[in-house]
Amino acid sequence: MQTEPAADQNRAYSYLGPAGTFTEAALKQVAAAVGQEWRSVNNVGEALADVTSGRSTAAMIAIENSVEGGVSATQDALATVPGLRIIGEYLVSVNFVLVARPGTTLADVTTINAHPVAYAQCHTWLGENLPAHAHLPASSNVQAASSLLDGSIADAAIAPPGIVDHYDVEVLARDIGDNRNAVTRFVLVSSSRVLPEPTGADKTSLIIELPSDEPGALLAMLEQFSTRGVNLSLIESRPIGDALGRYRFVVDIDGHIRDERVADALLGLRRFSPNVIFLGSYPRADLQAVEYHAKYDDGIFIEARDWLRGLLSAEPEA
Ligand SMILES: O=C(O)C(=O)Cc1ccccc1
Repeated sequence: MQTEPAADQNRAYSYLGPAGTFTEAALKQVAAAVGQEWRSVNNVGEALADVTSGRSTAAMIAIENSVEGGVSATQDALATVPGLRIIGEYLVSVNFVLVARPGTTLADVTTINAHPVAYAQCHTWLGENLPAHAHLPASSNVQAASSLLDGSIADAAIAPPGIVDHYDVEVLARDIGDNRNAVTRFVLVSSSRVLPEPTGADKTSLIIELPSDEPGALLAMLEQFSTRGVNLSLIESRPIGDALGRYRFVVDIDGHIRDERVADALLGLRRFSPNVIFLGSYPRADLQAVEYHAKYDDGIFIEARDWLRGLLSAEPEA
């Protein structure tokens, strides 16, 4: 069981703010965060620094979205900041509105302030309706809208639909995202070494480097999973950055590190990869029970280990 924190322990939660962001909507799903201090920060690096310094107990960060794939700033931060663990995942439906200062019309818009991840998801609408616009990057969706009222040179901003509850801006267009059903996946990151208990509906996140210049290394990595009946739900590559052609793989697998088949796959990975980062095992947001073939059941691995132990144990004296 996860132990309850001491009453005086810092229980602050960091999130990409200000209030009204999709990240805040993800944090609202965390029961343990209710009634605690919430720290609004400007970027993923700041959120993770709050966790590593102990200023916050956990941080909510966007990791993947259904339109654009992995959030590279998050993947790279998790690969390089040591001592972090994902302890939960949360899904938020995302759709976007274009907002402006009251009185602005669509014809007035030449510069758009938007978070890069939001901007990338509104590509089609912007191409069709404002083909000559310039993009001014913002630190968050809400920051983009709030800065319109705070001296920004932008004419409009891409923001969550609820923005009008927080700021005096006018909606110029609704539902401007490329996909109406777009979903963003957020993860709650902590520095605690306490693993969330297995639930039977768990996910494990890893970052894996391949040995360089080894033919078939990618296949060898995938074999670690396939030979143990472990399903992958995400695989993406990110450049390591020190030379061309060097990549690390961001991988999500079904199951918990306490599942024998997952633990065995990790041992296999560790033997061949120069660097395996275990980012955590945590309950899946969709609560879908993990399915796997009975031949990869815990008992089969345990029986095989016991068999080996038996072979190695000394024969009783005759
Ligand atoms: O949380 C927010 O609102 C952000 O600005 C980050 C973001 C951007 C696009 C989709 C999901 C989260």
